[in-house]
Amino acid sequence: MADKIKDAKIIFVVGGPGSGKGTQCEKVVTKYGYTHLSSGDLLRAEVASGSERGKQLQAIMQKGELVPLDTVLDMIKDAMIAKADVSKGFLIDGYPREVKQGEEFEKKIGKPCLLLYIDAKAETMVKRLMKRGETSGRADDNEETIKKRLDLYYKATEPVIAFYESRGIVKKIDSELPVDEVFSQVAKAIDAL
Ligand SMILES: Nc1ncnc2c1ncn2[C@@H]1O[C@H](COP(=O)(O)OP(=O)(O)O)[C@@H](O)[C@H]1O
Ligand SMILES: Nc1ncnc2c1ncn2[C@H]1C[C@H](O)[C@@H](COP(=O)(O)OP(=O)(O)O)O1
Ligand SMILES: [Mg+2]
Repeated sequence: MADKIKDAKIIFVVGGPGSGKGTQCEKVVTKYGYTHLSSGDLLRAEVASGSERGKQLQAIMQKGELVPLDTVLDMIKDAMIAKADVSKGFLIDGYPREVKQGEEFEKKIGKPCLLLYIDAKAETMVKRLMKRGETSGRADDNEETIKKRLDLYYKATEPVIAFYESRGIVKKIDSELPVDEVFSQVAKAIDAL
């Protein structure tokens, strides 16, 4: 399977909750035709299916915690295989959330050529998530869970950025700006590949 996708570009999209990962990925899909795989969306689809596994995942996500690594990696891998023949690039959004996830991904799937680090201030992320929570229906877009997700982001996910910085593939994107201005930075990074 790793063979099948070996020619496709793999881009990790990393940033705090509410930093704008999903928003930017949608725009990349429109402009570049890449395949967008959000670990959170894949997990929410499993929850929506009503399966026993979905129920367990829902309980974890509602608390703002990370689901087990194998579960999320298997889901991403299956989704990549399903698109392998038609995809020239993959946006892996919301993964890796800890260094170990990155290491396992590389063992089982392949190496990323770029990490887009979507950077916004904590205050900005909270504000955006509270606003998103008015309409998202997401069980984790509430004040208490947002705080836990932010804490976990700084503790577990920020080290991911340092890990890939040493490899020289990190592009830091200033996500405090309006969506289109954020996207011009993203597009520049992708055009340089
Ligand atoms: N550059 C931006 N400026 C203002 N609001 C933004 C910007 N990027 C995203 N948002 C808003 O912030 C919220 C979170 O964005 P989203 O893309 O869902 O983030 P993530 O996937 O990183 O959690 C959404 O409601 C989105 O519309
Ligand atoms: N790579 C991953 N490993 C473990 N849990 C994950 C995960 N990606 C998502 N989750 C779980 C825990 C998250 O708090 C929840 C929502 O994730 P998300 O939709 O990516 O959030 P956001 O886009 O707001 O950053 O799903
Ligand atoms: Mg998202």
